[in-house]
Amino acid sequence: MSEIKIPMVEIFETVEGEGTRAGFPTIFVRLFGCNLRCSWCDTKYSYPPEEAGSVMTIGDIMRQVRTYRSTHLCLTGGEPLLYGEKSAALIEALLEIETLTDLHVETNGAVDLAMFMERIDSPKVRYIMDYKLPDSGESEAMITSNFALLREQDELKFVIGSDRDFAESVRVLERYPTRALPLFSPVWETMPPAKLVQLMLDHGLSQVKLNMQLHKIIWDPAMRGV
Ligand SMILES: Nc1nc2[nH]cc(C(=O)O)c2c(=O)[nH]1
Ligand code: SF4
Ligand SMILES: [Mg+2]
Repeated sequence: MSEIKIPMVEIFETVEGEGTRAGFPTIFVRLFGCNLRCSWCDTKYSYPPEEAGSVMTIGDIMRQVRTYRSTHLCLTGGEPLLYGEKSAALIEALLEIETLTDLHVETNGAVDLAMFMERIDSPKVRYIMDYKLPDSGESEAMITSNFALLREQDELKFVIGSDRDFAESVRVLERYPTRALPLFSPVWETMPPAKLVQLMLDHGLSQVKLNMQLHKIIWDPAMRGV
């Protein structure tokens, strides 16, 4: 199983910039490839026409992960669940690393989570699932059956670029009940955070959490590996 090969972009250690674990030192494992092409994507280097940085075996990935001391790990991309059984095998292998206490998966909402939820039964694994809104150009690709699969430890992220996106986020939350924590994130270039906060307050969204990308505040937003 550790011989399974996966196209990779990078592995690095920094602080988590997003979600409920923002601020914790975290190991990032970024896989190559994505089944979406969001208009505002900030990791265009993680899919064609760019090329994978390398092809690593699960064993190679584990060896590199073990060189870091962070206990949180973020599996991201691209789309880290693009490789189905192989992605699941990678998560299972990472769970064998005893020092890791949290393994969160940044998934794009266009991969069916059913197989992963059935196969991987560990409270350490948490899904941070996106719901792609109209401005992304990918809302048609959303698999809404995933909403009912998400658990309390999971997070549901809306990246909001406009008033239209905000209105759609509110509508989606009303239409698809979920146990996951809803996170509202501003599109860096088009949605001033102060405006998003005002919209949240105006709509009385007391159960929604603002999600700022700390890494874009700490470092140059165009910087990689941070
Ligand atoms: N610091 C930092 N936090 C992040 N959280 C999610 C990231 C991602 O690219 O998926 C990311 C990232 O690229 N950097
Ligand atoms: S799903 Fe993520 S990696 Fe893929 S295009 Fe959209 S923002 Fe980029
Ligand atoms: Mg990123």
